[in-house]
Amino acid sequence: MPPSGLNGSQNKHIKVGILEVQGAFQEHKVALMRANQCLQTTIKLEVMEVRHPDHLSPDMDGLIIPGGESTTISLFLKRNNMEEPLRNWIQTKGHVVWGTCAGMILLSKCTENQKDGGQPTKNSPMPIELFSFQLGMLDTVVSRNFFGRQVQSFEAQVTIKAPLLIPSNTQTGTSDSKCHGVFIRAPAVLKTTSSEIQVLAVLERPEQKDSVIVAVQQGDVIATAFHPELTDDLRWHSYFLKMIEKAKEQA
Ligand SMILES: NC(=O)CC[C@H](N)C(=O)O
Repeated sequence: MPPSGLNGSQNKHIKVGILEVQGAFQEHKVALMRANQCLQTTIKLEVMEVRHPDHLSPDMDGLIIPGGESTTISLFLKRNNMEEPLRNWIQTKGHVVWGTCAGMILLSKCTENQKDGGQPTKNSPMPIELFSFQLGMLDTVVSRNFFGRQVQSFEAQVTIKAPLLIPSNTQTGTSDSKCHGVFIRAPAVLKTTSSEIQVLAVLERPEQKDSVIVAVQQGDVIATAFHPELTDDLRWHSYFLKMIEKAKEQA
C-alpha cells in the first residue's frame, strides 16, 4: 500500500495556477512538484500558468501570486481585464491562494508606502485606469518595502508561529519552528484588522526589540513576506498543497 501523507489522497488530481507576470514562478513550480513528491501522496499535481482571464478556470484549485513589483503586477492584471475574474476566482469556495512578497501586498486590504500610481487619492491628477489596485482578501495593513530598499534585502531566520502540519516522516525540511527567510525589498504586516487573521510567522529583531509579522492566513488565503520558493525548505509549499486538499474536501 502506498504511504499516504494526506488523508484520502489516493488518485486525486490537484490543479495549481501560478500567476506568471514577474518573479520566481519557475521556482514556485519546482518547489510545488518537489513538495508533492515529498508528501508521498498519489495526488496528480498539475501546475499551470495564469496570464489571461481564461486561465482562471473554476476547476483550478489553487493559485500562487509570486513576488515582483506589486504596482506592475496589478497594472498588468488591470490591462488584461483580470482584476474582477481574479477576485471572483479567489472568492469561490474551495479555492486557495498564496501570495509571496508582492503577492502579499496585492492580497492585503490596506497598504502603506504606496508609490505614485498606487492607490488613488482624492486629488490625484492621474486617470483612474492607471491606478493599481489591491485584491483586498486579507484584513491586514501591509507596509511596502518595510525593511528598506533593494540593497537592504537580507536573509534571516523566521519564527513559525503555527504548526505547518507536515507529517514528520517526510523530507520537507526541518521540523523545528524556524525557517530560512529570504526578504527581497519585502513588505511586512503592520497590523491585523480582524480576528480572522492567523499569524503564521514573525521575524524577531532583537536590535529593534520587536517582532514583525511576516506570514498570515485568513481562511483559504495565505501570504508570506519572504520567498520560500528560493530555499530548499518545502514546508510552505507542502502546507499550501494540504490547504488545497482540505478546501477541496470541504467545498
Ligand atoms: N520581492 C518582492 O516581491 C518585492 C515587492 C515590492 N517591494 C513591491 O512593493 O511590490
